[in-house]
Amino acid sequence: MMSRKRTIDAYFGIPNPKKTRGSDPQIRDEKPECSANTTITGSNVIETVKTTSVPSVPDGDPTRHSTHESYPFPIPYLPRALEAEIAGLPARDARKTHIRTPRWTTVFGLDETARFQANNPAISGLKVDTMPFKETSKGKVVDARTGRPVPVGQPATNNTPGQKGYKAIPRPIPHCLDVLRRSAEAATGCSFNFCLVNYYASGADSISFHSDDERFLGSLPAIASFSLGARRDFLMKHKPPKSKPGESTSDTTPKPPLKIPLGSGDMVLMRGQTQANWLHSIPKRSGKNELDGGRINITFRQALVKGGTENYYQYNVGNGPVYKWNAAEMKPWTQPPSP
Ligand SMILES: O=C(O)CCC(=O)C(=O)O
Ligand SMILES: [Fe+2]
Repeated sequence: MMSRKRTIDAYFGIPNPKKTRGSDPQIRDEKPECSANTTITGSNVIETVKTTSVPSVPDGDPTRHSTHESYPFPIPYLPRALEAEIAGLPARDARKTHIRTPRWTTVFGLDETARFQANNPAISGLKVDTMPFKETSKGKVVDARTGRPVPVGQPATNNTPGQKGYKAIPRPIPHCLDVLRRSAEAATGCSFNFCLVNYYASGADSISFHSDDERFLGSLPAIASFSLGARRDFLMKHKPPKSKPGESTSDTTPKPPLKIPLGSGDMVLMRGQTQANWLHSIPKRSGKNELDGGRINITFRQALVKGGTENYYQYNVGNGPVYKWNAAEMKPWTQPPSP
């Protein structure tokens, strides 16, 4: 059994009654009028602004300059019920597959070529608890252009000519995350159709240096990344410059990574050339910080083609066992039978 300090509940549970407004930027019991259908605007920001400008790179090439922004987002004002729903998302345990960078992952959404059938009572307004996790969404995914049904959950060889389907079983973004998606779109002016969720149960969980530069996101992807729970460092370092044939790169001393501590409610927007030129990571925390508690990371992205949907479901859901947060720890979870 995990100690209370290690759990998400320690962050989303009863706040310390001694704290008063203004004394702590993360007080969670004070919410303005805000319901699931309210558009959350940036006016309720209570965290301090942290804008980090990315310095020019050593070679001075302006095309290698990239943009990311880190600024507060009013997650602290998300209704508590929605936080609980987000914390209760079924997730795949990525520990077994990413031993060096363990964390829990899950994903929702569909690329631009298709959409979930509108006004389908079976999928609209789904609560996370009734969300089909592995069950097929057959008949519920349609081509974005023609509106014709797109097959899901079957090998590509079974597709009829001219009707390219999915091996994956895409799932609509649950309501609680869709509220956040829409407010992220309003705040950034970007469009998002995918939501990836990472859960770092403690400081021992991490994600290693990588860039989200998959071709299915297009050449200049925008990624809005939200933090809930424990404060963790977000590190960014420049990709090594590509050397031209016969040229040595040994004289370029790597700079230390940029460190952006992300607290609960912060949003980082990465865009422009960021994925092309920079790597990012959440390193493990050691010593006393290892037990700082759980952190949920939610990223919104826009996948342009079917390959994005296949890739995201394969790597973030896969076919392994499914776990769900239950009071104090992740427990194996099975899909409730359909009514
Ligand atoms: O947890 C984070 O802040 C980063 C997650 C991330 O980089 C990813 O999911 O690609
Ligand atoms: Fe990433």
